[in-house]
Amino acid sequence: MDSCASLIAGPLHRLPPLPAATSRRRTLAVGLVGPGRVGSVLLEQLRAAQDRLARENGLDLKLCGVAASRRMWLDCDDPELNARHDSAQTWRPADLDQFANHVRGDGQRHAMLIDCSANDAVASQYPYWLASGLHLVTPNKLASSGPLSRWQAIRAASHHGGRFRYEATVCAGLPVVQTLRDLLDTGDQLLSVEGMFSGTLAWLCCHYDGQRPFSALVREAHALGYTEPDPRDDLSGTDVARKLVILAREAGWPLSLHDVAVESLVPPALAELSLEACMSRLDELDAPMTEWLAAAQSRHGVLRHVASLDRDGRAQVRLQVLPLSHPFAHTRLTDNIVQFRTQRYRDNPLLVQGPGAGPEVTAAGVFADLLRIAESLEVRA
Ligand SMILES: NC(=O)C1=CN([C@@H]2O[C@H](COP(=O)(O)OP(=O)(O)OC[C@H]3O[C@@H](n4cnc5c(N)ncnc54)[C@H](O)[C@@H]3O)[C@@H](O)[C@H]2O)C=CC1
Ligand SMILES: N[C@@H](CC=O)C(=O)O
Repeated sequence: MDSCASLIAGPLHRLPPLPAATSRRRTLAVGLVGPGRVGSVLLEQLRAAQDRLARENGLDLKLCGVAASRRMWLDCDDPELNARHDSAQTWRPADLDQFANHVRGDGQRHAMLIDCSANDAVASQYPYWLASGLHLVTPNKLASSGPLSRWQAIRAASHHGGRFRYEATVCAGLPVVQTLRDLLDTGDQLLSVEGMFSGTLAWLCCHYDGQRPFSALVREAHALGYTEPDPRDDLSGTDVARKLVILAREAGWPLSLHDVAVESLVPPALAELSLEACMSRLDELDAPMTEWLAAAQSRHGVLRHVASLDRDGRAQVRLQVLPLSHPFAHTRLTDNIVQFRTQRYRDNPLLVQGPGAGPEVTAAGVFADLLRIAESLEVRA
């Protein structure tokens, strides 16, 4: 008894890692597009893990380039190149074709691009990148929820060329796309999905109690890295509609954005402005949101941003007043909830819940996708 107690009393010591099998050593060249909030944290996570992955997983990550919207840095982690420039990282005007070619190298090595932008022109490159054998991971929702024909071209290219993963496009680091994939691949059938898919709106609904204006909270959510680069994508429901489209397509349903009924929180006067002008007039959100809050308080309920999708193609996104007894009423901070109803989980749905926005959790979701692809790569000399 005593010896058991002493065994469990202190902090657990980590088991020694198994040495990486030398026969499993792989090198993966990586180029990052979009070093913004998620992209920069991802670079930090990759750099912090580089030695451990080489030692314990036999994976040599070669971070060989970063492309922003106007500039790109090539070989920024290549000591030889950096040495020629007094350790300064060199940059040149951004050119995505050049960047992709640089990361691909001679085509003999495994190479991956990570798109952490929110840019449609970058998403348009996916079919070509994949067809050329580059692997691709991304939290950018524009490819998977954009024009169906482009999505089909991306899927086709990924069947014959590089591998493509996009887990972080839905609920950031939560295992949502993979969970659905596993259900479908094991023969289950999706009936419907319901939940809260916006980390930003979850956070806003939890914090908005009338003490501070809604617009001030939106600014804070933006500064915390929860919102899209343009917060109107969150407030209009478009970002959540994209996530529904991604899940629907994963299930083989040909949904597009225009099929989703969305109730926007963005007043028409703000919708047409430049991002800068909109941010300076955010207080125009306050009056309508005061009314929403009063409605929730008068019904002793809470505000929640809820979305649903079913196999008949009905898809909707809207703010609602929910009673305190509702399962979605007691979420915290940026919590997302995804409730899958399937043939197997018909009476009691399968739930995925947890933080659904923020650079750290999103970057970790992208990183996990990178590792899944890396695990599946064959060893190359
Ligand atoms: N912030 C979050 O919690 C989550 C974000 N995402 C997605 O992650 C992506 C990145 O989000 P954030 O880092 O928050 O945005 P951000 O605005 O901070 O970063 C985007 C970066 O992409 C760069 N960029 C824009 N156009 C480019 C181009 N043509 N070529 C190269 N770079 C370009 C921008 O300069 C910026 O550095 C977005 O697609 C977003 O939807 C997904 C899940 C959660
Ligand atoms: N802006 C998004 C980020 C994740 O997709 C959200 O708030 O959910």
